Amino acid sequence: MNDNKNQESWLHTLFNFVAPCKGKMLLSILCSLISVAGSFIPYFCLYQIISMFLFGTPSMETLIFWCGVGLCGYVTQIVFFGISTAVSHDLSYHILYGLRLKIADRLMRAPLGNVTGNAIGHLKSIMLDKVEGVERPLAHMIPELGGNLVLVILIFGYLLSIDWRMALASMATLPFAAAPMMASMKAFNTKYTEYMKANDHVNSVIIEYVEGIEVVKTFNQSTSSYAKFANAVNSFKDYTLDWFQSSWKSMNLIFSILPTTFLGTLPIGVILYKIGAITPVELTICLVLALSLLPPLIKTTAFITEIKAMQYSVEGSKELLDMDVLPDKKEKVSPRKYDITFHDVAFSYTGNNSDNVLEHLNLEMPEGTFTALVGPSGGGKSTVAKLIARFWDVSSGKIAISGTDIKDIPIKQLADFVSFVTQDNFLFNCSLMENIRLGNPKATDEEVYAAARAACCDEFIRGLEKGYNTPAGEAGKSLSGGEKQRISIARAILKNAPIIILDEATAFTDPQNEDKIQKSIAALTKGKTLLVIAHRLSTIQNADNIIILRKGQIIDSGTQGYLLENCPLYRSMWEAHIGAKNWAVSQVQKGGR
Ligand SMILES: Nc1ncnc2c1ncn2[C@@H]1O[C@H](COP(=O)(O)OP(=O)(O)OP(=O)(O)O)[C@@H](O)[C@H]1O
Repeated sequence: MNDNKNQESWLHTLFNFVAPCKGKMLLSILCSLISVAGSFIPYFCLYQIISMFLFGTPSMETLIFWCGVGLCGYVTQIVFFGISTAVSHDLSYHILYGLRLKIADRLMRAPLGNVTGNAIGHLKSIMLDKVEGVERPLAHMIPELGGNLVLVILIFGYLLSIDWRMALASMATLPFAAAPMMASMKAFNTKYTEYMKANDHVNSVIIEYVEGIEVVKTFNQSTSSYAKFANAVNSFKDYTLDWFQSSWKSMNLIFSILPTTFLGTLPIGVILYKIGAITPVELTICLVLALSLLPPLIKTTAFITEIKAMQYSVEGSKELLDMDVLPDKKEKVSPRKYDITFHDVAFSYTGNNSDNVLEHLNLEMPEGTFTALVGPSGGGKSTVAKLIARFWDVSSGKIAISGTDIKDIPIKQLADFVSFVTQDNFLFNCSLMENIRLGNPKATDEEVYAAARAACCDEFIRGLEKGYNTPAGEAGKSLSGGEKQRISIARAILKNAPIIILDEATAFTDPQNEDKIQKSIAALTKGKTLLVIAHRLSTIQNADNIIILRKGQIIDSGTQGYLLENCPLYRSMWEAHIGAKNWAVSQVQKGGR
C-alpha cells in the first residue's frame, strides 16, 4: 500500500489535499473568471469610444455610458479578484491545517524510531516550511494562474477577431523569449532541487547549533561549532548568488524581449494601415490590446517557479505522510488483569536478525508486582520497556497483556494501560498545571493538586511566583532535574494507568531528595504492575523480581537476597553501587559542614 502511495505523483497528492475543499476551490475559480471577464470590459469600451470619435459625433450620454460600463468592468475585476483570493487563501489554510494534522497523526502511529531517527531540523522543515510552501502557490495560483491564462486567451481571441495578422504580430517576440526561457528552465529543475537541499541543510545546522548551544559552551567548542554554522550559512549564500548570477542574463533577456510586442505590432500595423487593410480604430485598439497581453503573460511565467516550489513542498510532505505506521486494531479489549508476558521475543532496530538486541526473551510480570530490570549498559533494558509501550513492534515472538497480544490491543487503549516515565521529563510549553493535567485532561484542579501532593511537588510549585500557572518554559530554567522528575511523576499519578514503567526515572535523585522521590514513586505505583529500570540498585532492592539482562538475554533473576547469594554479576554491581552511594553521602555531609 505504501509503495503505491510513494509512486503517486505530486499532483495527484495535491488533488487529494484539495478534494475536501472542492466547493471553495470552484467558487474561487468562478470568481477569478468573473474578474477576468470584468478586466476585459474596459478594452471593449475603449474600442467603442475610439470608434465613436473617428466615425461619428460622440454624444455626451454615449460617452458617459461607455465610460460607466468600463468603470463597472474595472470594479467587477477588483471585487471578484478580491473574493477569489480571499476564498483561495481560506481554503489553502484549511488544507495546511488538515495536512499538519495528518502528518502529526502519522508521526503518532509510526514506530518511534522512524520518527526520532529524523533530525529535528528535518522534521521542522517539513512540518513548517514545506507544508507552508503549499499555501502561497495554491492560494495565488488558483485565482491568478487560471485567470491570467484565460485573460491572455481572451485578448488574443479579440485581436484575432479584429485582424488575424495583428494577432500574430503581437506574438512575434514570443519565440525569441522562448529560446532563453527553455534554456534556463532546463537548468532550473536541477538548480531548484539543489537550492532547496542547501536550504534544508542550513536549516538543520542552525537548529542543531541553537539546540546544542549548552554543550557547545560547556566544551568551549564555539570556534569549530560556529565554523560549521558559518560554513553552512556561507555556502548557502554562495550557492544562491551563484545561481542568480548564472541566470540573471537569460532572465533579463526574457523580460526585455517579452514585453516588446510593439516590435511586431507597430511595423505590421503601419503596413496594414498603409495598404488600407485595417482602419485607424482597428490599428489603435490592436496596439492597446497587444500591450495589455503582456502583464498577464509575464505573471504566468512567474508561476513556473511557484509550481516547482509547490512540487517540492508536496513531495516533502509526502515523505512524512507515507511513513510506515504500526498496524492498529479498532476492537477494544477487556483485560481481566494486567500481567505482562514476553514469549520468545526477539527484536532488532534495523530489521536484520543479525542485529538483534533481544534474543529468545521469555519473562513474566504478574499483575500488581514490582519487577526490576538491571544489567550492563546497552544490554537492552530500555528496549524491553519501549516494546511493552509498543513504540516498536517485536521482530518475532509475542508480548501479551492478560494473554492478549499487544498488537491486538488498539494503540490508544494500550496507551491508557501503560504509563511510561523516563529520565527525560519533557515539559511542554504550557503552565505546570496543564503539564500535570496531560496525564488526565478531564482532571479537576483539585485532582491535579492531589497528584502533585502525592508526587511531593505541590510545595515547591506553590512556592513559585505564579504557582501552578507558571509556564513550564519559565519554570524550566529554575527547576532542578529532580523537581521536573516529580512533575512528570505527578502526571503519571493522575493518569492512573494499571501498568507503570519507570525507565531511569530516578536518575536525577540526589541523596537529599531520594526520600521525596521514593515517596512519590510509592504513591504512583501502589497496587500497579510495575517495571523499573534503574542503575541505582538501592531503588529496586525491594523488587519482587530483579531480572539481569546482558546482551539482550536474561542472565539470572530473583529477589535481591537470592541474587546477592547466587549471581556474581549482580553482587559486583551492588557492591559498586553501595560504594558510590557512600561516597555521594559523604560528599553531601562534607558540603553541609
Ligand atoms: N533507536 C535505536 N536505534 C538503533 N539502535 C538502538 C536504538 N536504541 C537503542 N539501540 C541499541 O540497542 C541496544 C540496547 O539499547 P538499550 O537502550 O535498550 O540498552 P540499555 O540496557 O537500556 O542501556 P542503558 O543502561 O545504557 O540505558 C544498544 O546496543 C543500543 O545501541
